[in-house]
Amino acid sequence: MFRRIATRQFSSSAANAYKVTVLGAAGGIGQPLSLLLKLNHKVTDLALYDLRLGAGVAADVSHIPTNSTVKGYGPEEDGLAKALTGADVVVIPAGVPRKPGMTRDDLFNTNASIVRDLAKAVADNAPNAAVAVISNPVNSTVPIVAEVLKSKGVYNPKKLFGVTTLDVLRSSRFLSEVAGTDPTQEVVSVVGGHSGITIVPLISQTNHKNLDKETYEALVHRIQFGGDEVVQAKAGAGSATLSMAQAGARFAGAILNGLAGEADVVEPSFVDSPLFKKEGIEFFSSKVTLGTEGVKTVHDLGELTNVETELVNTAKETLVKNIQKGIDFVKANP
Ligand SMILES: NC(=O)c1ccc[n+]([C@@H]2O[C@H](COP(=O)([O-])OP(=O)(O)OC[C@H]3O[C@@H](n4cnc5c(N)ncnc54)[C@H](O)[C@@H]3O)[C@@H](O)[C@H]2O)c1
Ligand SMILES: O=C(O)C[C@H](O)C(=O)O
Repeated sequence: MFRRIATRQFSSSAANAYKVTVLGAAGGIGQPLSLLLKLNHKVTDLALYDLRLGAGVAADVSHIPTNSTVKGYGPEEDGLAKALTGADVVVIPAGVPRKPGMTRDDLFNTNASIVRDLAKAVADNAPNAAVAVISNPVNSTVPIVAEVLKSKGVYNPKKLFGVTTLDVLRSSRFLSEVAGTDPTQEVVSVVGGHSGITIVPLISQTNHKNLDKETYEALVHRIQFGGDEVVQAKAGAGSATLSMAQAGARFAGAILNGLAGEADVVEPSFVDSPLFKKEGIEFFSSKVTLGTEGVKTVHDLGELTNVETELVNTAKETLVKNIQKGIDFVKANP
């Protein structure tokens, strides 16, 4: 005789029970990210949406014995709306990755419309969710999501995030390699944006402010262009997926820790920021304290060296154009 196995049902409205939706869940990032989210005990409902294979990835991940239910969705039968309804956090890794020789901005033409359309669905079905955008170019896709949410009257600047955590991971790792230290103990604040020269690691705020000039410059360059290393090594088969999944899971986990009211949840992220608004820069990455309503505090950059100030100024010149490009896209292609 078979005994009926009791299953607990969770609802995302219960305390410490959260629905997380991944849009682009069957991709290179989406699959390992979904796996890592299945291992997060705060996630009680995991919704995996993709144009293809959403149900397959969900069936696979669902066999892992953690306390979340997993459901997969495709575009048929209103799958996107169903995946989003009730979501507390939406993570978006949908879109095409780079090939060697491309910049992230070269992805704009394809990914801008993908992200715009997914943002419309978020506005219609999960207007209160925290949205974490991974799809590149992040410096432009985040403003695209903001414009769409504004046009639908549901924009909450405290709940929109560009995921820059991979730059933070790389900084810890690469710094530990030159300093001969434990990477798990290296915490680096990375500010600006997420592409090449817009990525600014603040090494002077670590214990390694006295690196010689050559080592320092090589380290900063490696952090700024770390994505290229992976793109070149994958030789046309895509960009960072596994390290990005870890970064995405860490950032989504931080959002959940904040929503759950935990203290001192701080991660850098590309957010609607007061720091350089007067200079026309609407979004900027810096350390952010996460709370029950999303962004609680946007931290200022702290003390910078002259070189770091120069790096930030250079980043701002590119960022302002990247951000405007996203805004203009939605205005021209609503
Ligand atoms: N923010 C970062 O640090 C960071 C790091 C790495 C990659 N990325 C970016 O993440 C994106 C995804 O990279 P990947 O390697 O996973 O690519 P991938 O091609 O392996 O996967 C993308 C997935 O998105 C899906 N997709 C496409 N359009 C969709 C739509 N309209 N709705 C739902 N799903 C859709 C595809 O079916 C595919 O499964 C790229 O734009 C890449 O540049 C960002
Ligand atoms: O480099 C890329 O295109 C992907 C991602 O933004 C990264 O930093 O690895």
